[in-house]
Amino acid sequence: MTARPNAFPAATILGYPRIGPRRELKRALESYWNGRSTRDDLSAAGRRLREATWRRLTELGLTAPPSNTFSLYDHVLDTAFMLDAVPARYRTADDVYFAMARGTADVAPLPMTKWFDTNYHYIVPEVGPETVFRLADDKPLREVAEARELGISTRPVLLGPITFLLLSQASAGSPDGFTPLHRLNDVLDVYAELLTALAAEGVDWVQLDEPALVADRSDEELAAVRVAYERLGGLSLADRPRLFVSSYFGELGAALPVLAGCPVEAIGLDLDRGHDVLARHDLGSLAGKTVVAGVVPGRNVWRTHLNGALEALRFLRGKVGDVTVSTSCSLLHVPYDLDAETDLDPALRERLAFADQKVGEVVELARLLAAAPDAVVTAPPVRRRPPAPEAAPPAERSPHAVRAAAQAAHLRLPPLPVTTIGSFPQTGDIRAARAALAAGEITADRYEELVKAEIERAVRLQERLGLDVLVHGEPERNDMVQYFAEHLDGFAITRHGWVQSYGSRCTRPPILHGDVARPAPITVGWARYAQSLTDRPVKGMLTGPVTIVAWSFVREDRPLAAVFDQVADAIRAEVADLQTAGVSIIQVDEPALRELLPLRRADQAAYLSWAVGAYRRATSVAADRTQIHTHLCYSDAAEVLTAIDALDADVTTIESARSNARVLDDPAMAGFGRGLGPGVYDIHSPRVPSVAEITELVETILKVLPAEQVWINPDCGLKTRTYEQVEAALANVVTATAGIRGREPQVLLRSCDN
Ligand SMILES: CN1c2c(nc(N)[nH]c2=O)NC[C@@H]1CNc1ccc(C(=O)N[C@@H](CCC(=O)N[C@@H](CCC(=O)N[C@@H](CCC(=O)O)C(=O)O)C(=O)O)C(=O)O)cc1
Ligand SMILES: N[C@@H](CCS)C(=O)O
Ligand SMILES: [Zn+2]
Repeated sequence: MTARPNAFPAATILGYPRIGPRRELKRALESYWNGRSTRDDLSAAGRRLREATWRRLTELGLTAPPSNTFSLYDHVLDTAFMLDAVPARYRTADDVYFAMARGTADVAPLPMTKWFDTNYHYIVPEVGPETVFRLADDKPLREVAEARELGISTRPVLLGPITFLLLSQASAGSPDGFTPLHRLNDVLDVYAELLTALAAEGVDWVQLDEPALVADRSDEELAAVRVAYERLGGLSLADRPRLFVSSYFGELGAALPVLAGCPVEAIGLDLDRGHDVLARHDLGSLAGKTVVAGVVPGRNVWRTHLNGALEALRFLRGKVGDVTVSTSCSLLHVPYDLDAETDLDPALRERLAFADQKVGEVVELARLLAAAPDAVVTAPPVRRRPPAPEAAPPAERSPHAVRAAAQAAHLRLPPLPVTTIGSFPQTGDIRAARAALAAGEITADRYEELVKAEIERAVRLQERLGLDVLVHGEPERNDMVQYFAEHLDGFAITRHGWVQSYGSRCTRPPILHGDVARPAPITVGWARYAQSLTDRPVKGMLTGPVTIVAWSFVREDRPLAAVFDQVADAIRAEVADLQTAGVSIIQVDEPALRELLPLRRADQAAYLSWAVGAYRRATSVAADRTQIHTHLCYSDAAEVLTAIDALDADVTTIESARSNARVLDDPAMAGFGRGLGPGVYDIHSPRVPSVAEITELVETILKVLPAEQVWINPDCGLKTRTYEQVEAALANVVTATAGIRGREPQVLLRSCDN
């Protein structure tokens, strides 16, 4: 590729996976956390991964690959750490960075939540009036120097100051009305210092990621954008690199003219999800800027329609300054390399592109654009999914009160029933057994024996601890989505297609490429076995249609609503079969309901209506006395409370402990009319919560919700914890609940009458 002096490279990507093609970072992290290796070993593993990434990207044809896209845990946490936004309670920890991410024996971690509408989770920084910002870590500079030693010039990627502050939460004790954005000027001081240091290192361009700008933003927030980029762009070019402000996950909308009016040299547009920008906006304001055109989708695994992308690039070229070909967002959300997938059906493979193939597409498009005649393309190309068909209205269940009475008579549960979310620890043994089955080293019968032994272990433990509604523990599942995808028609599974979900945790999103159908029952045998071991009710456990779709790579040649309906029908058949098998409580998890919520308010109602429709389609086959549970694990449930209500589940369990039951602050929570289990145990941390802590959380919950509605449960499944941690934590949950039941006998009476 020809270099353009001081110009942005003709082809680029906004970021790249960092977990390692064989999950090398996962292994290095877990080894360090388990005390089997040192911090230096971990740093060395990081260095090897960065070197491999820069070399690979150079080999694939990028002239100045991005740097600082690597992170030991999360890039938002890196930014907080770099700015020294470290709450005082973590400062004395042995490893401050990981204490913020994972907590210590004494201190809970910072909350973690979804990165926009993806399945990646970031650590939520805490910013208050008391935070003293300073450039406490020079990671972006170190990475530039590290790459330069390899003979590679890079473009450091920073999380932009606006997105950093909008994603932060106000520290406890901040005065009313305070928001982290009020600290913008202080944060800008540090960004300015950093930019100057990067310029002194000889860095030409810096990328500032501002994905928060593709959501609806208030006038005050847009004014903050102007302040930020007038300030940073206002530094002289001797004191700063050229600035590339990237946006992704949608269209910039009202933020586009604001950014265009700021003295930044390049602006990134998501032309996959925000392709309408070409038709809707007067691009004249970008005339003097470089536009980094995100035409290669970074959120799916399908090959790019090169002709359509080239049309969009040529249209843009006629309107703006320089045009650079790019991915629509970081490639963090797709697997590394299709070439590692030797088992995929060749007809499907042909349609796919993973990260490395997408880099190839970007490079190829830049070549085609350079070679394309300068003829003006006047009409912006249109690329859309086919329109959704009218979904048939879901069949209705009886009103909740009728169902609740039937269920109470049938289940006879105590007040404040204690349950878990489904999974018990995925032990090394059970994972090894699954690997051995796949390798043909053990028979299917032997595997079944091992899974049954794990189910029995989980059931016996729950009985011994005194839980009220048991689960089988999900030991037969590699992942709550992948497992179902493996048993449904229409999906393909990869062997190495790992994508980071948070920290060291990864998933292999299935590829939904054909018509979805359920050839045979999936969970009924395990559910029957688990129930045969105990007299207490054991919940049947399914993943809902929205979550299966959200956590898969989904075909784009069919309307999304039609895909949802096919998946919903498959799950509906499973609900019906579980019920016939005598399972009286069936949980249909929808942790991704909130995640898929469109970032723009204008698009949310339509989404919620067909997402809710799909859920109800899957569950409305349940009889009155079958109790339907759902589970959603994010702390901002209040935002979609109406939709959660519309799911019409009898009981909903949600994440709450990790954010100290803040979810209950929303007044709407008090009006939630069905069973609700706000989590009282943060399962993302190895910490075991004490009886006192759990009691306090339950008391907080009981201040907001009537006791007869309340369920006691962890935030989410226990698969990432050890049996030792789980046993101790659940024992404390049961003790705390017993203490509260004992103190409040009226609660007992009310619920028994119910
Ligand atoms: C609940 N969450 C989930 C999300 N997304 C999902 N798709 N699934 C979820 O459960 N999003 C929101 C939340 C939080 N996110 C996660 C994501 C991932 C995990 C997790 O625990 N992941 C595991 C991998 C799970 C898995 O697929 N396991 C397989 C393969 C295991 C493996 O590594 N095998 C070894 C060989 C076997 C051995 O000897 O150990 C190998 O291949 O080398 C399985 O169990 O068979 C992770 O470890 O990252 C949790 C929450
Ligand atoms: N039933 C699943 C839900 C996770 S969101 C589990 O317990 O792991
Ligand atoms: Zn969950």
